[in-house]
Amino acid sequence: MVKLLTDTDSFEFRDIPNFTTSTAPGHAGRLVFGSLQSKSVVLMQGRVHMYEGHSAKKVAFPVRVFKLLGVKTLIVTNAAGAINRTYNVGDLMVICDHINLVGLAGLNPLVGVNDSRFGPRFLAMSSAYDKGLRSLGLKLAEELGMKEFVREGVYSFQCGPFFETVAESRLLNVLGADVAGMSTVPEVLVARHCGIRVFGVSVVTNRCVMELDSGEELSHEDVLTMGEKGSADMQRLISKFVDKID
Ligand SMILES: O=P(O)(O)O[C@@H]1C[C@H](O)[C@@H](CO)O1
Ligand SMILES: Nc1nc2[nH]cnc2c(=O)[nH]1
Repeated sequence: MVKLLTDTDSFEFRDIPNFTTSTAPGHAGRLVFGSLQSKSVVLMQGRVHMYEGHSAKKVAFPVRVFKLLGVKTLIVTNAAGAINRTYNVGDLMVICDHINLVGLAGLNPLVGVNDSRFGPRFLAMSSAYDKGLRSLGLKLAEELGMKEFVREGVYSFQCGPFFETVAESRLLNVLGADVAGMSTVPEVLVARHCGIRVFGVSVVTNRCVMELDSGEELSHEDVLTMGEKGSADMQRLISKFVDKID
């Protein structure tokens, strides 16, 4: 994605106060400012995850910096495994909602004293992913000829770093998840808390294993390979999306 930006200026996460360097392979750890479709953007090249040992607050901290920079829209992307059996590897999924098992249990960035300079103590999350932005994303996917493989669904956040057991994947299916991932949701909570609107897209890098003794085993290498393949479609969609949003 960063290659599509012009007039760039970048900063290593490690050089920015209170940012944390990513240890996950495939996550560079760089903040890049620039222009995309004549719009000013700031792009996180990589992110940190709770499974790296960071608190939800630490993971979501950059979003508060974005708020102070004047960011109005947060576009979140991630790699995820398909729980929904109609999804295929390489599909994109516009996120319409999420399940935050980690956060519901108390590990979320809004726990603790509320900083009312950013937002309220109690936060409605019933329309977390902006309806107008979702409709625009799906319309643009159709215009780009991507309708066949762009879905809309529910992202379930698990801490990781392990991929789900068969019973866990089946549980997520019963709960209504379409895909499972290890990121994104802490950042979305902090964005909604401070009034930033959110658009999210997952790239389906694998199908979660839902048959016991099937012999299938997931690996991060497969996720990286398939993520790289899906990223061309993701970039086309996001680029067009940035062009069209106000
Ligand atoms: O940062 P995301 O959620 O895109 O990365 C996913 C989750 C893990 O970091 C990794 C699993 O292989 O990919
Ligand atoms: N939790 C989870 N995260 C992923 N990220 C990419 N694939 C997966 C997956 O199958 N499960």
